[in-house]
Amino acid sequence: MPLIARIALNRPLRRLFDYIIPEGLELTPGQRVRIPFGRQQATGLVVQVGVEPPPGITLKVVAGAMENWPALPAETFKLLSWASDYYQHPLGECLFTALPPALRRGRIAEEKKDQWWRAIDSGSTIPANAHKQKALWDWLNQRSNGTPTTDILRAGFNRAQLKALQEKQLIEVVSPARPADFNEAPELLARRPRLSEAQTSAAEQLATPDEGFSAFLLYGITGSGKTEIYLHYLKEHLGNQDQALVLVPEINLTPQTVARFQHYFGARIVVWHSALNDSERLTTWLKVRNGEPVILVGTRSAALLPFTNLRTIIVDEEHDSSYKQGEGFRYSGRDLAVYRAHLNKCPVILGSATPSLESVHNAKQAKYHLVKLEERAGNAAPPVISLLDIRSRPLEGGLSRPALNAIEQILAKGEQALVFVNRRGFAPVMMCFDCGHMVECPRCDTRLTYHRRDRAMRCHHCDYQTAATEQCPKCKSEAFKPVGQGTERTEDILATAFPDTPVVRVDRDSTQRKGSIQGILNQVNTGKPCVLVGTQMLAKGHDFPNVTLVVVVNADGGLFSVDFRAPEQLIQTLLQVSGRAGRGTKPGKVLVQTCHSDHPLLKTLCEGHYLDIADQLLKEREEGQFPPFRAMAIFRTEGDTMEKSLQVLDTIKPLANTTGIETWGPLPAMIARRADKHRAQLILNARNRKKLNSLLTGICQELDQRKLPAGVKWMIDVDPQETG
Ligand SMILES: Nc1ncnc2c1ncn2[C@@H]1O[C@H](COP(=O)(O)OP(=O)(O)OP(=O)(O)O)[C@@H](O)[C@H]1O
Ligand SMILES: [Zn+2]
Repeated sequence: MPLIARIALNRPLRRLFDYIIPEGLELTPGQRVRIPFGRQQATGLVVQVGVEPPPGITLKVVAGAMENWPALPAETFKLLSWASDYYQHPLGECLFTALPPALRRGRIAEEKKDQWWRAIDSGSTIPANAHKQKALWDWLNQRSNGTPTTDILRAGFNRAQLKALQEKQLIEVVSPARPADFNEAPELLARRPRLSEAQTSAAEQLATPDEGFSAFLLYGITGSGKTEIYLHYLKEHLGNQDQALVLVPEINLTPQTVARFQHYFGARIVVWHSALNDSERLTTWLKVRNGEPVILVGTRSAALLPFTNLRTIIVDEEHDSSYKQGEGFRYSGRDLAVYRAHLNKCPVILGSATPSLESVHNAKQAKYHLVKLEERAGNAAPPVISLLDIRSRPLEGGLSRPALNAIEQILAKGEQALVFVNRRGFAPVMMCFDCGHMVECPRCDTRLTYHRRDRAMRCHHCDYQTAATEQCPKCKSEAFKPVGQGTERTEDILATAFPDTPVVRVDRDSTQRKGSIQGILNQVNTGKPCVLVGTQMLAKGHDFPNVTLVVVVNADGGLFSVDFRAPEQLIQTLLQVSGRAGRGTKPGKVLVQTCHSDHPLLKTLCEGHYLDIADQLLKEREEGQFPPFRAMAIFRTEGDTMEKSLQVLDTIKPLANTTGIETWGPLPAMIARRADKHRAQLILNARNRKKLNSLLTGICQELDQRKLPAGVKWMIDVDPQETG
């Protein structure tokens, strides 16, 4: 009897494929193989070896193993299999998510060595009309240690120019420069602060890697020095051969965080995020897989990497919604990190000033150990938050007179201000004051945002864009005006109000170019007076010591939303953005503009005790029977008509109802039409997670066998972040 292997492919199929293992070939789960598939060859991952072959089917034979070691070692394999079941996503796609793109495509698992180049000779024999070659030679000539090809290509030069210079013997290949070893740099060691008493006491409550699995919720108010605790912890407890994983919500926005880790650990720090190219990904992936003692700082998908000697996991800003993947395999990087620590028998530290209600709940249930850090590091005091009622106050670009006065005062003292607006662009809508027409997206049920800098109107949901007009497109009236606030408009008002002070805008539009965020941060870090205006981006993890005033232009967006997570997210954003004030030696002040200054949620915000607010919100969740007191999943459909989208969900509903699991819907989604797709949803809300999971498995099997109306897609979102 031949031995059979069960193999997963990188396809959205809820099934695996059986193949005969040829004589002499040894396979283990997690190993990459080449197999004949249809008329082609495909790359597969072994799931199981020695299965019973299904009767009556002639099986094909595995063509060969790609490596003689499993690309996904046992622990990673187990993690992903668990995730496939938990999130109800096809196993093949889950497993392949943990491979770098090059290996998914079937390339060999070997680092392609980047060639390094250096300029030689005088450059005088470059033909006068070969400007690009001359520019490349000059550029290389300034970098005496040599430069890797990837950097050269990224700087806008091409291989033909390199080749031309090489042929003229104007450049040569050199051996790569070794990354500087910061570990030993004495001046950097001297700059490391000693932990305060409060920090030390928090750090001492954390278990060491030798003590096995345990989960910690490090609740530390903004600016309390959580990052410093992570650094000390790793320095203290991580062995020379050990690997560690540090998850962060976004790397590109907070380059200082990575820089701080590099100051402590030098070349041991490697990064993982979406802006890496394929060969950088492969190189880092191989380091992790080969068990090199890296400290990997990465975004969500880093939780899936094939570590072989992982001894500590840290999840910074654990409440951040970007840990949840929004499409395809909808996993939570934070939750997988916790499960991974459990599989791996190592500690996991979840840090935040505004922990998710899920984590607070887990701490109350004693699943997580709660460690509190309730004072700011250094000499900084927590900011003082106050509400500014703007009912019947005239506003300029969304800003009230008292807010503008407050900005003026701190600028006069040589300090910096931060103004938070929750929408990019100039204004969220253009409206005709004669006929009432508002410009909508032709593809979505949304309005177009006016972007004045680019003279465009854009849809923030599907990227549709059209030129802005001076007149109403419907009645041609001139009374066609922007309504509401966006960052561009507030920036203009601030620039007019404070003509001698730089106003710096930070949003997705202003930071699109590579390195632009660094330029902005550099300007702020000079400490000279300036006004920062921006979106959520500014709320995240930045440390600007000279910002002493934060103004929130409008806090009311999340107060009356139908999404059960909206109040939690509103409070988190407001406290995080407030936390940017007064981090240095001078005290910080926060002004929150609102039309609902008597709203209980905003009132408690001013007291600033997040855990008390979380308690209150958890009570509401319990009363409303929402997560974390229930297990929730959403079936979503997208179709060419709403009728079809609802119809598919209608057939699911009775399946759920027979099990006693509560269903809400089916209903059209909040934005019912997006990019010309009609979207509907059915929410399942269960007391028992196991029961929910087996119901979902049953429904998926059923749907896979059924013929669905053409043009409808369905997907499952377990533990959804958005329920609109
Ligand atoms: N023990 C210490 N002594 C002096 N300064 C410190 C100490 N610990 C941290 N700091 C400084 O305090 C500031 C805030 O620290 P850190 O960024 O670690 O806080 P955090 O809790 O991670 O902040 P947040 O959650 O608000 O982003 C930083 O400038 C940091 O260098
Ligand atoms: Zn649109």
